[in-house]
Amino acid sequence: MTPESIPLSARFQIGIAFLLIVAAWIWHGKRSSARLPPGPNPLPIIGNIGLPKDTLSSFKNWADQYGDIMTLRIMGKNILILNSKAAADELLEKRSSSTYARPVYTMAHEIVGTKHFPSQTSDPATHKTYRRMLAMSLSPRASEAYRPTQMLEIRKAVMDMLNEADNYVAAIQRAVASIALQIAYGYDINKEDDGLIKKIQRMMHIIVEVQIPGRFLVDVIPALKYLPTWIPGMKFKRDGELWAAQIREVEQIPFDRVKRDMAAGTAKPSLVSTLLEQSSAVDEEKWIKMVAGALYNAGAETTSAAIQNFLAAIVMFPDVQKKAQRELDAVIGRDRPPTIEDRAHLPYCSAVVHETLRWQPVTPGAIPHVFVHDEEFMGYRIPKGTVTLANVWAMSRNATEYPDPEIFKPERFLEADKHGAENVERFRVGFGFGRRVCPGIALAEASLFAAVVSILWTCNISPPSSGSSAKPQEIEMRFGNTLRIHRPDPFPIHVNPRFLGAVELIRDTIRD
Ligand code: HEM
Repeated sequence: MTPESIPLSARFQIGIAFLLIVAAWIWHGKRSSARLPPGPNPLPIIGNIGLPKDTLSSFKNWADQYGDIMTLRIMGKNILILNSKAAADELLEKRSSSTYARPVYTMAHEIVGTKHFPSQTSDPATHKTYRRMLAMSLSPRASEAYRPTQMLEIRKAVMDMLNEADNYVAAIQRAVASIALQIAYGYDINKEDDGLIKKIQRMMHIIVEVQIPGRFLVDVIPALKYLPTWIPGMKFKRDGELWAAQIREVEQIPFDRVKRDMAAGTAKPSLVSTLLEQSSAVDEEKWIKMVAGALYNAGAETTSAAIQNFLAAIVMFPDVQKKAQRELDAVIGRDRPPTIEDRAHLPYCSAVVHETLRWQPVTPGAIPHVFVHDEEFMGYRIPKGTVTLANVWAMSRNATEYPDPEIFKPERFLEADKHGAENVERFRVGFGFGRRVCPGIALAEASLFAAVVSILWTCNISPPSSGSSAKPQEIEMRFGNTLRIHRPDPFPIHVNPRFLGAVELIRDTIRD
């Protein structure tokens, strides 16, 4: 049939119907976005297709251009970006009951099954149960019990760095994974075969991959999840189901072992054993298993990235190393290595921790939330279902709050009079907001502090010398420019004992 063969009246009706559909589409588009704040110009229909390659620089420039809030429109979805701490405090903290939920990712949540993770669930009752367990086991008070484990593993990493500077990233990752596993399950990875560690590392890689926006078509067309796995193009579903099984296995193996050891009376104290002892309901077991998994899912990559960012700062700003070492010599001396208990007496080293988290925030876009109710804010109407992201990167580079933001300057967290007590405490926004604020802050900051003081008390860190000359190499430090876990590309370092006897003293504490 050619267009000419269609009767004129029918052609007229089709034309009217087409015009009505276009008008409805334009009206709907206007209605759904007219009340949201402006943002970078989207393309017609598809909006801002994806994030630009230089995401972080764009997020900073957009914040300068659009102010407190702006909208990105990606593949037909509005994303409200909160550029200022004030906007994030108001919407994510004060109105947390409207913004506590997480957006749904079909691949990650439904096919791979991560929607049950404490960091991903949007079910209010489940989330409340998780938060109760997390608060019980990770509060600042509860976290004090983990300090000996943190010190021991970080000191082992320092020894590894001294022995093999080229492998410092692996040493840090191993220490942080070991801390998470010992706290969660009493699992000592030095004594066990490392099969489980390899599986966990694979699982963490999968979890990161499946959450990359736009990586899987099924996140754009969710109905694809209903197609059978045998038809062409459905590899993502077959992979997803396999990954889901691998994740379940990694959660189950160490959990079952704790239960077995508890039954035999040989279990080492751990988060799982404590929660199992305290829980009265059998169906709580499945939540406890997930909470234990969160320690390495949410805690390991983030903490090791923060330690790598600290090392980058030390190499780029050598004066900071000298100042911290002067404080360590004055307060601790050289007869014993520092511990986490010394934190209150080491204000400069504590400020290095906070400045590390500000200078290169580990999660520059935090983790997205979604509105579960309509909200009015700054004259705009934000509809239920809108995804929102805190622009932590721009907040960390707010020159009014943090003058010369690209400079690593721990002193800014010591200047109480200038910025007020809240700022002195920490770069708080780096850990998120409201009901979803990171429950691992105490643990993360203690691990980072342990790394700062142990590395700087024992070693001098410098760029390696170039060739045969004693001159240090020029290192071009490169950081990721995406919203994913933010850390430097591996860079070479030289690790030297700082004084005679330092290594022996550290080694003795490990042996004890
Ligand atoms: C430097 C290290 C860390 C950073 C920068 C960090 C940052 C964050 C951020 C930005 C969020 C999202 C908050 C929000 O949605 O508003 C979060 C959530 C979370 N973090 Fe951390 N985190 C770190 C370490 C840890 C550690 C060590 C643990 C566990 C021991 C942990 C466990 C969690 C969990 C379970 C959530 C999900 C909370 C929820 O959705 O209710 N994190 N973290």
